[in-house]
Amino acid sequence: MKIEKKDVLKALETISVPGEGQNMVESGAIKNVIVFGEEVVVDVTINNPSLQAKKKTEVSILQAIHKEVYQKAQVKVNLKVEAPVQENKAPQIKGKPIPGIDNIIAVASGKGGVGKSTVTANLAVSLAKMGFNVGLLDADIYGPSATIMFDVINEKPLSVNVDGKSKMKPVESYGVKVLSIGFFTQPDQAVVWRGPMAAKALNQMIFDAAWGELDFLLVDLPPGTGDIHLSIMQSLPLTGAVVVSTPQNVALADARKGVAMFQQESINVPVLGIIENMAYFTPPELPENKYHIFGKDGARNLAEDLQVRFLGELPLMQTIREAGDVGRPAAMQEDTLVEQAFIDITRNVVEETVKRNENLPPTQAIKITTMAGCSPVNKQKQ
Ligand SMILES: Nc1ncnc2c1ncn2[C@@H]1O[C@H](COP(=O)(O)OP(=O)(O)OP(=O)(O)O)[C@@H](O)[C@H]1O
Repeated sequence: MKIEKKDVLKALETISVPGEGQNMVESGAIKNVIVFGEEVVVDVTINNPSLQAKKKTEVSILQAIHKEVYQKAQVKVNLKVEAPVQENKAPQIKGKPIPGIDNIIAVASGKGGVGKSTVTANLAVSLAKMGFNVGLLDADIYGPSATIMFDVINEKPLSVNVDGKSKMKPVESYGVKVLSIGFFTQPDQAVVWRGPMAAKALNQMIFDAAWGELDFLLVDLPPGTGDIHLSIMQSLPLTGAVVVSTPQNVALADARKGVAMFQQESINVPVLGIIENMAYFTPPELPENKYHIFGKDGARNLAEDLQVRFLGELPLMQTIREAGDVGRPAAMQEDTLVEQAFIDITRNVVEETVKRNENLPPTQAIKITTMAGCSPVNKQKQ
């Protein structure tokens, strides 16, 4: 039996190093494969120095080759352990890149009801008004609301044919392409999703959708920091995350957990910043007064404490709530304080995204900063 190197590599693509998401070939763990007749030599380097990880890696390589290639192959595994270099800790975009989508930004909150979906919808509309191609994926499996906020509750995504494959076409509203888990559930139906089910449904909405060319895809995550988040985030190539909180202590404690979730080693998604929602209330008849109903500057202080950018604050306003309810996001307004507040926050999000994308080609960095009305950033490392 003549063993082909390509078949060995294919077999090794079915397994991963313990503790790592990507397969061994994709992650670069496999350094070399040499085949002599029925003999196969595999050079593999792993980061985990534990005996268990070494053993497991070796056994899974043997099993994969015996099962997928040739049962009697004589396999020799040369295993090396190399501690990860510190520089490699910088967040990297994980998961398969999605052709045509430049930036995927997750919007999260620790606590429910702090206005995460409202902020996501308005960020999307502001970005679209600035001229960006924008998509919004409502992944809030507990309470999807994008269909209401974009007034598309009675619509359904159509199926379109893209390169011979049937894909889901997002529903477009106010210049934003929207897909929501809400399109697939009845309004009065309670949906109980387990982590893997939710991740599968969301993966379909991302990878099997005809998003076209997008500068930004915003993902409205469910509130909290549970298993569902882990499975969603580990499979998506996220550019960064934005955390929304009110200034209230109970919300801040959860927002802190939200930031920690993104920063934990297995996720390692850069936090672009924190947005403070419901920062204060100003009655229309007393425009000079600010009432800090949920506390003052809580999210601003949290951002400082966690050394992430404070992206801006939004007042508690009846028009923001009404706009959400009638399905015309408040950022659609022209020349109002609300519109300006969303523009300022959106610009900061764009600026942080460009900073984060250190590898973005300079021309593209300039294009996206100028579209957002920001100054072109210097792409050289300061
Ligand atoms: N700045 C604001 N001013 C007034 N009302 C707001 C503001 N932000 C959000 N709201 C209202 O607060 C309620 C909760 O907002 P939203 O649904 O966006 O929160 P959420 O964090 O996404 O909630 P969950 O994820 O738990 O479903 C909505 O009725 C929304 O219209």
